[in-house]
Amino acid sequence: MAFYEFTKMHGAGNDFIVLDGVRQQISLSPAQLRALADRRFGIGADQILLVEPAQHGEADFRYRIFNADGSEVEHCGNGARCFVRFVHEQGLSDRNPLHAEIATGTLTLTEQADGEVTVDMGICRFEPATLPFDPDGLTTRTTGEATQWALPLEGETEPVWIVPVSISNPHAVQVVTDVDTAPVARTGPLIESHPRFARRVNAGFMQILGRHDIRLRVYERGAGETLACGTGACAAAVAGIRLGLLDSPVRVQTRGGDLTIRWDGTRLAMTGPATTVFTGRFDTDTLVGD
Ligand SMILES: N[C@H](CCC[C@H](N)C(=O)O)C(=O)O
Repeated sequence: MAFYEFTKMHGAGNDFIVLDGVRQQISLSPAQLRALADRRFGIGADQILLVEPAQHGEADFRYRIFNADGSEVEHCGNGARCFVRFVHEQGLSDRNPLHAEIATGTLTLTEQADGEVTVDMGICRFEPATLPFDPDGLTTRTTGEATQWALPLEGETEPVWIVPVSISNPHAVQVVTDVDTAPVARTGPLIESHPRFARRVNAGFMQILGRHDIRLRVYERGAGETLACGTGACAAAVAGIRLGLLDSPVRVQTRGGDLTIRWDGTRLAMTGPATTVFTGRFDTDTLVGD
């Protein structure tokens, strides 16, 4: 038997199992991660966040992210806000701002007096190769500073016009007239696993409300539609600014709550909530593997 303590948290309804890999040695297989994230046979979560000692000097801790399908990924914006709340609540550190090491660099995380958390989200890139995305032979159009590609989908009569954005993790953002009627359930999976995206992709559906306001739904890579996606909110805001439709700051209304994104063309920052729901412990022997 191996018992592990966990904390259940969410950032605007995007929910997480958070594990302390500093005071307990944790090693979980993809099958065990899938079992933990299962909403019937396990605890249930969109992602699992693992806090570990930093591997490089300048960060305070290492921050690892696993999707509900067990895949390890590069970044999670809502999770970063919960990560810093977890570190402070667990007494792992009282530093504020805190520096978190992710696969592609170091994030600066600041808990604010009002309880919200601001995350320096790192860099965003637009070159298809950074996702990676293979645009070869696809029709393109340029709007403002942004290039959109017409992505054909299996069984769909019309292609979807996507803006590829890397927030260390890959996003394909499209503009829709109404997020409530957008075919997220039907086309989200087709985009997520589209063969043009070698490491799959998060599919964003953005409705423009005004120069500083959008509504957003995201069909996440490795998790399906979530109530909010932090990196997805960043990708949508940046895509909208480059399309000439938005100006920073952008309020992103998601089904789980609101996020604020600031982008000056280089520095990308996100502010939003982080909530602790409950704590517990699980025994890996009781996890029903697939
Ligand atoms: N599904 C994402 C990781 C989680 C991102 C999301 N939950 C966020 O808040 O940024 C991916 O595979 O890249």
